[in-house]
Amino acid sequence: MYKILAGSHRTLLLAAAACLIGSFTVYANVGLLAASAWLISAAALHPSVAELSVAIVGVRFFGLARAICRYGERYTSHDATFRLLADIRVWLYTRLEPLAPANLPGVAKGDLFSRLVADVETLQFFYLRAAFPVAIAVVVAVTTVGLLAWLAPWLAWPVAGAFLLTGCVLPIGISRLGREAGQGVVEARAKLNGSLADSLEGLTELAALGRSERQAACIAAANAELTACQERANVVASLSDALGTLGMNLTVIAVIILAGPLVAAGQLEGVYLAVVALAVQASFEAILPLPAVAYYLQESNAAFARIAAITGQQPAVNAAGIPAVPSGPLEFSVNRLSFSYSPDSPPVLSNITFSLPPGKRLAIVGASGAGKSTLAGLLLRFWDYDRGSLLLNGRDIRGYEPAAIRRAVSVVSQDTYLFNATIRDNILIAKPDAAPAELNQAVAGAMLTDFIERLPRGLDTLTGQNGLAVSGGERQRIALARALLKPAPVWLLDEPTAGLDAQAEAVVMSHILRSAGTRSLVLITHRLVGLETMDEILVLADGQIAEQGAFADLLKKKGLFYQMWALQGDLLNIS
Ligand SMILES: Nc1ncnc2c1ncn2[C@@H]1O[C@H](COP(=O)(O)OP(=O)(O)OP(=O)(O)O)[C@@H](O)[C@H]1O
Repeated sequence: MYKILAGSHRTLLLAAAACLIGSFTVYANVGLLAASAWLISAAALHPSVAELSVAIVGVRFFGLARAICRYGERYTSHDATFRLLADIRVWLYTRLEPLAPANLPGVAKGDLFSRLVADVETLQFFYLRAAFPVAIAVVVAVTTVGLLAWLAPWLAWPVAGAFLLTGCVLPIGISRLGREAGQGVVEARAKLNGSLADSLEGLTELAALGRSERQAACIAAANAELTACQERANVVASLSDALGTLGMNLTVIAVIILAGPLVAAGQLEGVYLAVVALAVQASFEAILPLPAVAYYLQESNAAFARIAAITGQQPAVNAAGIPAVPSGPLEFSVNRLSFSYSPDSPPVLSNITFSLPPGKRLAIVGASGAGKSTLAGLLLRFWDYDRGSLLLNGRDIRGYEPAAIRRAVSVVSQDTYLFNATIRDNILIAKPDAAPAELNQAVAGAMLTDFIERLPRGLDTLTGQNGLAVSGGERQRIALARALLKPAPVWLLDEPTAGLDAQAEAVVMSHILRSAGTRSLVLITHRLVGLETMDEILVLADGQIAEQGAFADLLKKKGLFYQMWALQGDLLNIS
């Protein structure tokens, strides 16, 4: 994390350039005020215009140089910062990916967005309002005091003391005062973002349940909390500004008081009194941002801690392993497999044994909560099993990189996500270079052809955020088309016909079975439709295999599967 915060060589070079140009900006200000002070003081003595011309040129030069340097400093410092933020966002996403889905259920989606967007954004204060100002202040303070020690030693120590007081002691005080405010702003902002994201996601449910007003009140409360924190933070920021300016003005007064006797004694020319006072005042331009640095450090620290809390997590599965599964047919062998989601919870699966050689069609059925999707998650290495064995082509599945396994398996999950893109793009995610004929075949296989032909924009119709612009059944069929398109030797379909009417379900199922060809198929389903053609059916109950066998054998047994089948038949007849 610290490495990514430091940035690449290019951003470090940009940052160094920003600090250098920032220091030149302050020097240009010192030069401008010193030359102006000399010009005004000297002009009061009515010298010839020729005597003033050098100072006039100096004023012009420093005025222009200051404007150009300020622009350059702002440009390079923001460029370096935004490049760093972009790197941090990409890095954060790559750290998040291996955590899904096992590590993320405990983190609300809105909170995750807040960490990815608002917290990363807050880190810009670390660079723009803390790191760069401190670096510029150090460069300017050291060179100014060094120059004074050479030119006017009587001034060096008082100015160094003033710099230390305003640039170090005051920020420490402000940091104590602003600690809670900085953290409070970050936390309150995350809370507000979380409840806004939650409300937007659940807009329909809130309206249907008549809870919109209550949710609006929650958002208003989170907003009020953020405003209160920001007000406290503003008080601290204003106080730090005021005290910084006070420190600067007191230093200028002290310089005039110290220089007065020197002028009276003839050791310092009168015209230089204003020059010295204004030059010291101008050099404070580098010191004045320092009191606020402490506050911004606290805010960015809080954001940093929230990001580190996520990125510091160990993925549930070790991502190391062979980066590719063998091309060609795959075989899963599961033997006495047991798994629980956490060490202190009871096993969700116990003693599961089955095999999935190439081309086998396996159905997994069972009541809700029996452990069907968990078993699918273990085959995809979302989690690692506890006991027993799970082999892929004879090798422990834990020896493969999780991404390699997922590339080899085509999945329809229960909670399919559709991106806010066209139907075409949502399907082509599975195989971006698919030929139009392949795409049409997948569309037909998922029984989407009629639906798409009725749409004025056909495949180019937008599905909306998470498929909100299509029905639940259509969304599931788009997901199925996506899975059918993916060139993978294993199909793992978790409720692929959810949301379809009985007739459509029968057609889609028969197409799936036909087009599976030589691929292995794992079909997880509640609806016992089309199971006659499956090679084996696992009937799960409370995480264990209650029955296992072919459709006809299970019916003959008149056990749990027969009861489920009979009950479903009765229900279908009634309906
Ligand atoms: N991420 C998780 N953390 C802890 N427990 C979980 C998690 N996911 C599922 N469970 C629990 O594991 C058990 C099995 O869940 P699973 O989703 O595998 O059942 P299922 O048979 O697929 O159910 P359904 O048919 O309703 O989808 C349930 O008791 C569930 O509450």
